[in-house]
Amino acid sequence: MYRVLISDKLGDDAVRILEGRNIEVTFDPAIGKDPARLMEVIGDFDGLAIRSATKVTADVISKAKNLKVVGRAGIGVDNIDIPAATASGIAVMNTPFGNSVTTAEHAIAMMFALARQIPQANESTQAGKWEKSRFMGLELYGKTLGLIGCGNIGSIVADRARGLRMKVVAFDPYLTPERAVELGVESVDLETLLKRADVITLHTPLTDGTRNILNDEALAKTKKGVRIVNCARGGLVDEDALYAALESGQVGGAALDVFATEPATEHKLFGRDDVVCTPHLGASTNEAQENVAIQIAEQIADYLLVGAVSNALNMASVTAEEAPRLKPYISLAEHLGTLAGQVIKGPLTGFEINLAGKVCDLNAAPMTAAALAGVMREQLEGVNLVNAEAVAEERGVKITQSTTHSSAHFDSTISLTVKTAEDERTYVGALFGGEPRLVRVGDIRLEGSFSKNMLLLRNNDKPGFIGALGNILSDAGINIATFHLGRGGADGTAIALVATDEPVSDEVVKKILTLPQALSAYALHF
Ligand SMILES: NC(=O)c1ccc[n+]([C@@H]2O[C@H](COP(=O)([O-])OP(=O)(O)OC[C@H]3O[C@@H](n4cnc5c(N)ncnc54)[C@H](O)[C@@H]3O)[C@@H](O)[C@H]2O)c1
Ligand SMILES: O=C(O)[C@H](O)COP(=O)(O)O
Repeated sequence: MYRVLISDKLGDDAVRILEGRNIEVTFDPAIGKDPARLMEVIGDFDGLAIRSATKVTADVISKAKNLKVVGRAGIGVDNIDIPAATASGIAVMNTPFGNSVTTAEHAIAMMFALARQIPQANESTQAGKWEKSRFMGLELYGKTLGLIGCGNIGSIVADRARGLRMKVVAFDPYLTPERAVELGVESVDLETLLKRADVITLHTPLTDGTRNILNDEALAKTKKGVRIVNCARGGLVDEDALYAALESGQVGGAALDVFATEPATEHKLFGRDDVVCTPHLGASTNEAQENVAIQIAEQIADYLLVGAVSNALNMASVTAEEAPRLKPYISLAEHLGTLAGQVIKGPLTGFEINLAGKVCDLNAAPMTAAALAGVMREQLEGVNLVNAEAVAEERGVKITQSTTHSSAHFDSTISLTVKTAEDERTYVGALFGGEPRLVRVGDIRLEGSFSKNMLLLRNNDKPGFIGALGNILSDAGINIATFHLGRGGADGTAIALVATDEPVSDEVVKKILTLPQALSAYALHF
């Protein structure tokens, strides 16, 4: 039974869905706030469901020996060390749309709060002061809103702002002209946005490219008195620079839902009349929390139970519908890779995978990843479907994928060619009754299933080899389970694929290689 830890406050639906799918759940939001405790317990879990409080650091991942998936019930994944997760073969998923409307609404609410000083006016009124002349606001109608980041949330903010009859200018390097027209926003560079915006709102992830995007220099280029709204991530706005700009009046006010360090319980920006703060509430509505809890629970369960992958940051998607159809082909690809990995000597330099026949209609990425993982696992520990391509790329392996829509003798085949500095080998496999079969080695056709212990032999196609091989195995107390032969190699060689009940030792392999017909012999395990 799989075990999932929910270490942040998540909607009850998450527990209901996971338990309903026969997954054992530990729901303890205190763990997310206690890194030492998280490190202590994480080794017991196959899945981890989090929000922003849990920090999934490289240290946590190093202790997560059974962890297969981290599911972020929300959007931002800057609290997860994705390279470390990938290196450990852990899938990382989020729910990219579940809280976007809610967060966009919070940004609009913060813009109004700032424009009309609602929190300050509320406090003063409830204190019995009736300070009507103190709170002179800013009308948003006709003003220019500058969006930094125009993805899911930015687009919704743009739509709502246009409803308020604001002009919207957006800076987003990935915003296409067509999309800008569709959204009714003017796509501009950052300088132009800073110069023209009356209100700036940020909606980008926190990355090396966006960190401190509003720094001293940028703030100096804004319209005097500009209002700034940040409902994306602390760290996008340099907080010291913002403080100085508020002091000087360059910035007229700031509404912040997020902070460089969270929880932010003390801050130099607190207690100011020109600053409105909320404690990272962007996604905090019942609707958004229900959405993200349901989505992440289903994604985690689908991944663990069916192999379906949705919204993963570090691997290709596989739908729940295609997962059962893909599974046997993934297994075939992995078997071919495992075979190739045990035969090649020296580091892998090139990897080619060809899908032929009906298998072409399926998602190729997981098969490529499985075959690559199979090959590299024989040389490197811990390579799996999640990290195989990253590991291969890191090592400069040239990966080539191709498809051929017809397959000569089979419904579908997967062909794998692996290259090293010295060697190039091709193995072709097909499914038979849903089980992987090896159907070609180089240019020699055969038909053999994979089993735990095997021998792959190449020999000159001359009499006496099979008998002598049988004698060597029998002398070593090894029982032959199945024996598949292929012949007709251009060089007059033949192939034998032998399944044995016992593993074949190096010593026995050496003896086989003393036979005059023997050209190569590999003891394989699957
Ligand atoms: N306050 C909250 O509770 C809350 C809730 C949800 C999301 N968020 C934050 O909001 C962010 C945005 O969410 P989203 O769903 O819109 O993400 P998204 O990926 O749909 O959009 C992000 C946009 O930022 C753009 N971008 C990337 N680098 C940029 C750069 N250097 N300059 C300008 N634009 C750049 C991207 O092209 C993309 O269009 C998330 O990353 C998350 O950190 C916060
Ligand atoms: O990125 C997100 O989805 C938001 O920052 C929400 O974070 P939370 O789930 O901790 O509220």
